[in-house]
Formats: sequence, structure tokens, C-alpha cells
Amino acid sequence: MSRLHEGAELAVDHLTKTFGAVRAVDDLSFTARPGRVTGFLGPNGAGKTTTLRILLGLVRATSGRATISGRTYGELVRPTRTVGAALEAASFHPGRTALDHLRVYAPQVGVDDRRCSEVLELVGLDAVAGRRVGGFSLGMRQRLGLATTLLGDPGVLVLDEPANGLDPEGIAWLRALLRHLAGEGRTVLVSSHVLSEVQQTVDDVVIIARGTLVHQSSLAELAALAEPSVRVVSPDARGLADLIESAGWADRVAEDGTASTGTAVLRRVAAAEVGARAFAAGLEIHELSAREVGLEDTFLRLVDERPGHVQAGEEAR
Ligand SMILES: Nc1ncnc2c1ncn2[C@@H]1O[C@H](COP(=O)(O)OP(=O)(O)OP(=O)(O)O)[C@@H](O)[C@H]1O
Repeated sequence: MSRLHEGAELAVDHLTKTFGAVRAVDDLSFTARPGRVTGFLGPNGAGKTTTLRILLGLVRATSGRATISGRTYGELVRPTRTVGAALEAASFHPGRTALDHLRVYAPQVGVDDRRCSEVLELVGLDAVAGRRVGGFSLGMRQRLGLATTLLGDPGVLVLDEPANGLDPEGIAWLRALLRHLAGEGRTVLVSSHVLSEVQQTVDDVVIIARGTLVHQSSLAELAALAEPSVRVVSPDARGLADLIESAGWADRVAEDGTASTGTAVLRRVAAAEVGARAFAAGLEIHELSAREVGLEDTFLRLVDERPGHVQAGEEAR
């Protein structure tokens, strides 16, 4: 028998799921490893929830497989002890207390009252154990949902948008808890449509768009894909245009106002390089500023998302 806390590899292998004409998941493959928090990221409608539902045996795949330690959810011997899942802000009986909510699930998982109190303490709800859930905020409900997933002390945690509804303090708390759980050797898979929400929590990222994988790596490798850029302003618009032309940067111009305002934003060019060339050309420069490229920008570039842009198929919901 496996030790408690022992994580298992999650493997999604050439997974496809169609709903009528909509290809929600399209030949998707990725893995999530024990001891690490993996961010499962993609814009709304990218296919995250569908993938997680297949992994948890709630939806049947059209083709391909999603496995936990080589087994599908249905093949697991003790599923509630192996995987803890919180798929959406779970529905709670408003009249039940937090402790009673857990007591309802405890027999299914095979744990006692003591464990219910333990998990309430773990998620910081011990002080309100006897309060009715009906009066709980969304953040408190998220915590109770998480407590429910932890009842069986599972080695694998699958959490769909767990940061939703949490205030900054709650997000910081969630981050610490997930890091702690992964530190114990568990496999933690966390979905989100906003990278910035989980970027301080995750070790690895799996990014999907339109049902397909666009990127899988460590967070550090994703950060290395960031493209620095530099903003240059000169009172001599003609001179700046000539400089860009002679340096061979024409295809690196991200925003161009050289002809009218003498302003240009250049991608993958260092400020020092622009400064040196401008100095050599005797070009007067009024602004030369390196722009920080956040991880979120890299993420949005990878999923090719524009503000207000709707993914194909999303209207089918
Ligand atoms: N039961 C269903 N019937 C029909 N289409 C569905 C069904 N479930 C999901 N879809 C479609 O599959 C696509 C992927 O949806 P899914 O919920 O998996 O995405 P998501 O990445 O979790 O998005 P969100 O962050 O908005 O929850 C969407 O186009 C959605 O409309």
C-alpha cells in the first residue's frame, strides 16, 4: 500500500472531448508531478474544467486517457484517499454547520470526527466550526470546499479555480497551504484563467487554449520566454526611423509612431543598444525606457488572447 501523502503522476494522454460540434479538448497531453504545484492555465472556455472532469471520471473522453499513477479514476482502488478534488464552488446545505458538512462526507471517505476538526483547523475555519454555512462568505466556502477535499488526506489534489472569491489575504493563505501540501510530496494541480493569480504558487505551468496544449514547462522556463522591450522617443522622427532601419530593427517594432511623433517601442532590443546607436548617429533622444514584461503578458501572448476576445465555441455554452 502506498504511504499517505505520496503523490502520483497525473498524465493526460492524447485526450479529446467533443460536445456536438464543439471540440472542448483536442488531442491534449501533459503531466503533473508529485511534490510540485502545477498551474493548469488557459482563458475561459479553453477546456480546463472538461479536462479535470475527465480526470475525475465525471465525463467520458471521446478518445485518449487521463490517468493517476497509470490508472483512470474509475480504476483506483481507494479514490477518495488518492485524489481530493474541488471542481467548482461546491454547493453546501445552508442550514448545516461547517463541522456537520464535513461529517456528512466523512463516512464516504472513511474518516472520523477528529479528522473533520483537523481539516477545519488546516483551512483556518476551526473558530467557526459550529456556524451555519448559509452565513459564510465565498472565501469561507472556498476554504470549506478545500477542507472537504483534504478529508481523506489524499496524495493528489485537483482544484478548479481555488483562488476565486478569495481576498488578497486569502490568496496568500491558499498559496502557503498549497506550497506546504506539495512540500509534503503531494501532487497539486490548480486551474486558473489568470496566471498572475497563481504565479507565486506554482512550480510548473501547463497552458492550453482552444482545447490544445500551447506550453508546458517550469515557471522559470516560462519567465525566460518573456520578451523585453524598449520605448524610444526622439524629437527627430526622421532620424529615429533611419536608426531603426539601419539597425535592422524594422521587424521588431511593436508600436510605431516614428513618422508622426518620433516614438517607437522595440521588442527584443536592449535599451543600452539603442542608446549606443543613437549616440553614434548623433540622434537626440528624449526618452529611453526599458519595459518590464510581466509573466501575464507572456501568458496572453501564448494563448493569443485579446481583451474581450471570445474563444471559438464558447458561445455554445
Ligand atoms: N456539457 C457541455 N456541453 C456542451 N459544451 C460544453 C459542455 N461543457 C463544456 N463545453 C464547451 O467546451 C468548451 C470548454 O469548456 P470548459 O468549461 O472545459 O473550459 P474552461 O477552460 O474550464 O473555461 P472556464 O474557465 O470558463 O471554466 C467551451 O467551449 C464550452 O462551451
